[in-house]
Amino acid sequence: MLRVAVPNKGTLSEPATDMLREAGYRQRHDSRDLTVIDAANDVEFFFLRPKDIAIYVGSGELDLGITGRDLTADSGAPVTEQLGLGFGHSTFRYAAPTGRDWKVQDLAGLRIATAYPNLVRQNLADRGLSADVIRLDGAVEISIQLGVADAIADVVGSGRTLRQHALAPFGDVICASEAIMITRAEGDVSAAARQLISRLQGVVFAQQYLMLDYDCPKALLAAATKITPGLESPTVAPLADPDWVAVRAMVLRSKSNPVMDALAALGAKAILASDIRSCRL
Ligand SMILES: Nc1ncnc2c1ncn2[C@@H]1O[C@H](COP(=O)(O)OP(=O)(O)OP(=O)(O)O)[C@@H](O)[C@H]1O
Ligand SMILES: O=P(O)(O)OC[C@H]1O[C@H](OP(=O)(O)OP(=O)(O)O)[C@H](O)[C@@H]1O
Ligand SMILES: [Mg+2]
Repeated sequence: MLRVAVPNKGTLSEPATDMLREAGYRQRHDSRDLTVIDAANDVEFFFLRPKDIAIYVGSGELDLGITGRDLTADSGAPVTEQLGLGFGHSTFRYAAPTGRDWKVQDLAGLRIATAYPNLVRQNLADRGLSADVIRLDGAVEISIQLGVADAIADVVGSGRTLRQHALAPFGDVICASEAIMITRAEGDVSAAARQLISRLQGVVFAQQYLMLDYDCPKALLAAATKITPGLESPTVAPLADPDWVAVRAMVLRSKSNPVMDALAALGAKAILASDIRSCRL
């Protein structure tokens, strides 16, 4: 039976469970459950702290795991990133009190509080800097105010928490993170693990794309298919009116509005966008 780790708490927990459910896997209904067996798919899910997941997968105890790219990097566990899952996007950055133009070099000899000490030590070493790394578990933004640190390195989502504490990020992004699917670095990925990865890939793709359907005068078809080339090539079907055709093509969700504007400006009619639940490309 395939053994898969899923975040049991925190930002990644609910979207990870939702994505697995969308891919057809049985998930827990009670947030206190630590395991769920999906007999139909021959998979056992383990609900673990996201910080611990790379360690379980790296040691070979579990076959697959969903966790953050930043947490994986900090763990130092021997794992391979198989797939970006498109949620839990964040950046990991240095930050310090506003009112001064901070440079990373200014951190030399200072105290830096963080919940990701290995990631920070590695980044300082790469820059040839020596500083005192203070390991905290969370609420890192308050540590400067409380006098245990001069600067922090922490996860930034919207940036709201930093602003609330009169802190500003500086320096290059240390890690651009999102939720990822990991496997053990050593050894082959089993066929069962590959199947779960490909099902999740189908959901990730489906969330990134929309299906566009529209009617188009035959004379404009070449120009319209330039706007919506689809993945391979758009589907073109005849309509009752011999001067018109129906076109169907996948478009990136992020580009869908400008694409629909361009089609309408060209002369396409009845332009419909619909969600895709899952796919295999
Ligand atoms: N505000 C946020 N926006 C996006 N991703 C975030 C945010 N906060 C944490 N993450 C991501 O979630 C993962 C951290 O998992 P963690 O368990 O620490 O979640 P959490 O939400 O901080 O929960 P908790 O602190 O309650 O344990 C990291 O990959 C991190 O990049
Ligand atoms: O940029 P923002 O959108 O404000 O999000 C960033 C905050 O979110 C996370 O904190 P969380 O709520 O998980 O608390 P924690 O610090 O205890 O982990 C992270 O550690 C930051 O503090
Ligand atoms: Mg947190």
